[in-house]
Amino acid sequence: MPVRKDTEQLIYKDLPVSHLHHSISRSLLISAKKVELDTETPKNQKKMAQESSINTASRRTRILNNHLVQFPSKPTSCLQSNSCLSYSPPELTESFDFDINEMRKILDFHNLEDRDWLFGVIKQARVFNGKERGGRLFVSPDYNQTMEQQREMTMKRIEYLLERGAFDGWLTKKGVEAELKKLALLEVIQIFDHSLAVKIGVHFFLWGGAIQFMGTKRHHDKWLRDTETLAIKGCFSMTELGHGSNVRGIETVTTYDSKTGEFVINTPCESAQKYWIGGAANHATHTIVFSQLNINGVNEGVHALIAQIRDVNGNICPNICIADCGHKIGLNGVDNGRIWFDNVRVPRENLLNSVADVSPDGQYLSAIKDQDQRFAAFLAPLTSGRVTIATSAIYSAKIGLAIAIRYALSRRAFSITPNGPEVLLLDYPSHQRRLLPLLAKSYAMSFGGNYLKMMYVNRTPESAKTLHVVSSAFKAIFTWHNMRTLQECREACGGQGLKTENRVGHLKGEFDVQSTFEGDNNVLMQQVSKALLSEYVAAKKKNKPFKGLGLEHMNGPVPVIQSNLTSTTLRNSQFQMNAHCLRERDLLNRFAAEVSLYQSKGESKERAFILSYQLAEDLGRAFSDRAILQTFIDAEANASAGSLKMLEKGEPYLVAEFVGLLPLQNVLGLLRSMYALICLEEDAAFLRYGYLSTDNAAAVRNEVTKLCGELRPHSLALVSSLGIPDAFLSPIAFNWIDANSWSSVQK
Ligand SMILES: Cc1cc2nc3c(=O)[nH]c(=O)nc-3n(C[C@H](O)[C@H](O)[C@H](O)COP(=O)(O)OP(=O)(O)OC[C@H]3O[C@@H](n4cnc5c(N)ncnc54)[C@H](O)[C@@H]3O)c2cc1C
Repeated sequence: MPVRKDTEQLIYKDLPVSHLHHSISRSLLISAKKVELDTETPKNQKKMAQESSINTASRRTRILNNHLVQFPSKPTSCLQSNSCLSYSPPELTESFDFDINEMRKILDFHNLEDRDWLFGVIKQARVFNGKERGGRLFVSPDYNQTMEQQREMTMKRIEYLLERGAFDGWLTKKGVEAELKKLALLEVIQIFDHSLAVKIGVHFFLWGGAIQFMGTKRHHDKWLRDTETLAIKGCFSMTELGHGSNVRGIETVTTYDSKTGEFVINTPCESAQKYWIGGAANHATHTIVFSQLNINGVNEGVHALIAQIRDVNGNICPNICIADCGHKIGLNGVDNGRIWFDNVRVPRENLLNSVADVSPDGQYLSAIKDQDQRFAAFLAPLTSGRVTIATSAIYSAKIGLAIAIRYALSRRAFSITPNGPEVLLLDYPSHQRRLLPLLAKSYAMSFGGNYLKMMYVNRTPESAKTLHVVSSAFKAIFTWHNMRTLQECREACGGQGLKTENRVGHLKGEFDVQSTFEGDNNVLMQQVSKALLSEYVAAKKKNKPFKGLGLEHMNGPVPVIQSNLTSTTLRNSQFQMNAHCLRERDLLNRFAAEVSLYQSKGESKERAFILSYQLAEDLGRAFSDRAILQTFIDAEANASAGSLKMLEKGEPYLVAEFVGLLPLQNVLGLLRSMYALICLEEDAAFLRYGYLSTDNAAAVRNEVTKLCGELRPHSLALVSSLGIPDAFLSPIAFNWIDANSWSSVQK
């Protein structure tokens, strides 16, 4: 039976009445589905899916009326009469035509049990309700808390999770499994609260990651265990007031005193103060300091050292000044601070020396002679940051979409017939057009995120370049997508979207920072285009085929787009890939030509890049869209292969068709087409450079509208597959009338 069996049922127990309604509806759904499956042959179902959305609405109203008879009557209230609106759970009327548990597996991809365990741990902290340690810690955020209270709450939550073993092995266990588990648990934490995830991310991924990647055995032995147990609390001091994206320009200076065997760290001017350092304002005891390393009067470039900034009692160490960054538009559970170093002395061993070292007598030693390569090696810890930010952005978009779509499936506005029922928001084609392409994109980016994570955990020196480019591109594209999605979802929820308790609006403030931290999106996209260009130049120079970064498609013939695109062609994955490859290929050629033209006019290479920024931006997006589409096609193929394997193993009862469900590939195919076509529709480059004729562009637009109508019947199932337990959504996702009732005010 296609009902959701995950952590939901566990969490229902402690949900408010409005949520319980929802859980009851799920059991009713079973009988509702039985009736539907008995009376509707697959042929009929297909026909119904093709009905216009307004017809679908009236069909649903019919079903709704049938089932209202069976639905347990709502608590009566003196404020209610028969003519009043009543909440109807979307589960009563919406179809679950595919197996949502299987879909969730494809989306979440790894460590599902670990995820559910942590959802349960957080849920448990809610149940105790103040009676035990943990108390109301994980009750959804108290929005009236001051910044200081939010920070303390974040720290207590970390301690609570630590006690329950959530961080076991995060820094002391190695290998793919350990890394995937860590990534999965961080995603769960972020679904609950972004501040909590960022504070944990800074400690484990930035501070801990810097020690792991930039340090050597002496650092690992000394710091990793204490970091994992939070005996010490780390932060990561890279950004300065004067330099953020341009890390190479930082002004903090470190010199070496061979008489004492110590490094001396100094903030020479105000613009060199460390700025935005997560954890520095209140809790961090240690930091990684990035500074220019000046040895014997020679600047060896940016290096990183460990410095203690607070003692065990939380007092700020001598020669260190710390100030607060103050209240922010979001993320106030993270204590961002500023740090000044006044000739702070640290032992020579505190230099993170995987790339370069200084001997006791003060000689600079490095196997990497090239400063550029050395610098690149120093930025390695930021890769994990980009990976986690990219994937967490998609979970945030999923929360927004699950809430907005559930709301749109229970909220009605205006009737289109005299005395007729008001129309469900999601039955308005315009509402579908606002939300469903974003849902398809979120699915696509989930597959992209899974691909990125697998590349990250299986990284090798050979894959480092691709990892850098893909993580930069996906981090930028996913975080922009998240902000756009949240804004659309906020508006789609009308006034309710403004209520902080409904999460969507609040998430905007919490996640906004993602577009600029750990690599500003615009700067990252420039790096992507530069990397593509250098690949292009190298291949042309050597007269060799393209190899790497997915540019192999450039070796084949130029794809041709038919002059008259039919619906069948538009939904064909080969056509979709061809269109994406054509754009990327052409933009790369144009970008290379423009840079070269500027250079021929006497501009430097750097300035030629800067002047060609428009093509660089278009190219970065084209690369990302194409790479994401490829991961979608692969995920679809894996879903088919999974079904085939089951059949081969003689387990037809596990294959969707055999239990009256749609194979996942059918729904994935619709989503993939929506993703591919919306990318074509949204990028003016397709018309600007003539990859699509105006007629073909109109055909794309029509197809997007058709796809909206076809995805509409699956919308509840699609958001129920997103791996976000109901308890992590918000009141408007459920019985928003009860949640706002007079009796709820009195409680
Ligand atoms: C909440 C929060 C937490 C943070 N936590 C940490 C932390 O723990 N540790 C840490 O070290 N840092 C941290 N940061 C800093 C963060 O990484 C920087 O803000 C980020 O790197 C951007 O730097 P910036 O703010 O100086 O912006 P800038 O680099 O000054 O950029 C400003 C604008 O200029 C544009 N721009 C910059 N360069 C170019 C260019 N070459 N071409 C075109 N446009 C350009 C950018 O796109 C951007 O829009 C945090 C920041 C915030 C807000």
